Amino acid sequence: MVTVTPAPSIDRVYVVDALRTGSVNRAHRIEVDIGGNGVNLARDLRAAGNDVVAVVPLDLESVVDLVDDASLFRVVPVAHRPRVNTVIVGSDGVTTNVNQAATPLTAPEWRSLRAAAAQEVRRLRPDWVVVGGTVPAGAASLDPGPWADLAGAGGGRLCLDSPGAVVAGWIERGVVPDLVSPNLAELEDATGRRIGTMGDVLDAAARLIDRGVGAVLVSLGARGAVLVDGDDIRWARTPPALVVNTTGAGDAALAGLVSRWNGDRDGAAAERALTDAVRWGRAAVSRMAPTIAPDEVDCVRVAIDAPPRSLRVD
Ligand SMILES: Nc1ncnc2c1ncn2[C@@H]1O[C@H](COP(=O)(O)OP(=O)(O)O)[C@@H](O)[C@H]1O
Ligand SMILES: O=P(O)(O)OC[C@H]1O[C@](O)(COP(=O)(O)O)[C@@H](O)[C@@H]1O
Repeated sequence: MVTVTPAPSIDRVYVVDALRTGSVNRAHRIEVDIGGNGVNLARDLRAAGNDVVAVVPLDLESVVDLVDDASLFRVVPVAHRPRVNTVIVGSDGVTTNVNQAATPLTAPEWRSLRAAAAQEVRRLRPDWVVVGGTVPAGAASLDPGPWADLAGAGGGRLCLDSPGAVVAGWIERGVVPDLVSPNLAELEDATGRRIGTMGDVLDAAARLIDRGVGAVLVSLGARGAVLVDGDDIRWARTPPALVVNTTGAGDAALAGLVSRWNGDRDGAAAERALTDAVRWGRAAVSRMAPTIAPDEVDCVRVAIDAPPRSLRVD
């Protein structure tokens, strides 16, 4: 697997009793790590024994203390320091995120990122190339064209795990991913539709499929996840977890899916992969660190059903 994270972050997690807005909050624990969707995804995949590299534009010097496994990263040097994303976690698991805007990459930095990613794709020939997270503003980043054929060059598929506006922008410009993995807010942003019920989820996902997207994994928090793969629709649920920190849960769910499924129209494989997706997502919310340890993924019962359209999901 190859992941590309155009705007990696330093994630600073503050653990408080309960977040009180407009007042002084005291953190009794602080965790700092390198974050960003493709980075978390790569860590989860590596921990589960997959061959994976995370391609990141990074000023390595400013994060050197945080890199515990340098072999996970293919670093493209850039001049700016990484953004800092703040995560505030209450003892009830309620998680609040404040994500810093990403610094634009220069045109040469974008070219270097694309070239490094292409090199890793030729080396690993991965089933999936996942572009993850925010894409920084700026003229060079508005053009997804150079990313269109990246995965195909290695015989694999392209997954875009980014905010809804980025997904909509890429599709608008003709770069249609084989897989997208929005949560509800991202699905609303990607389609411009307000989502209240499972029926709205299915209609929004169908809209993306109609525009050429191969498959849509919609994560629904404690309600599990729906995988729409062409005409096949599956909804998977686990028993609810005791939530510690939800940051990285979506990344874990996607990692579970792509580690077991190469995107082929194979219902049994898709179902096994979706089962892993909800187990990995559940494991992620159950721990403080944003990435999972595979031995913490419980073989909990997973129910797979046709999703009821009337179920409220908001
Ligand atoms: N409270 C929970 N109990 C069990 N599983 C959960 C819970 N919250 C999230 N998950 C799992 O993690 C996945 C991703 O979580 P979600 O919050 O939807 O993603 P995101 O981090 O992208 O917003 C879900 O699809 C689900 O499988
Ligand atoms: O690129 P964005 O959209 O600002 O999100 C970045 C943040 O998302 C994360 O990758 C977590 O993502 P999820 O909670 O959606 O799985 C953090 O590590 C990071 O701070």
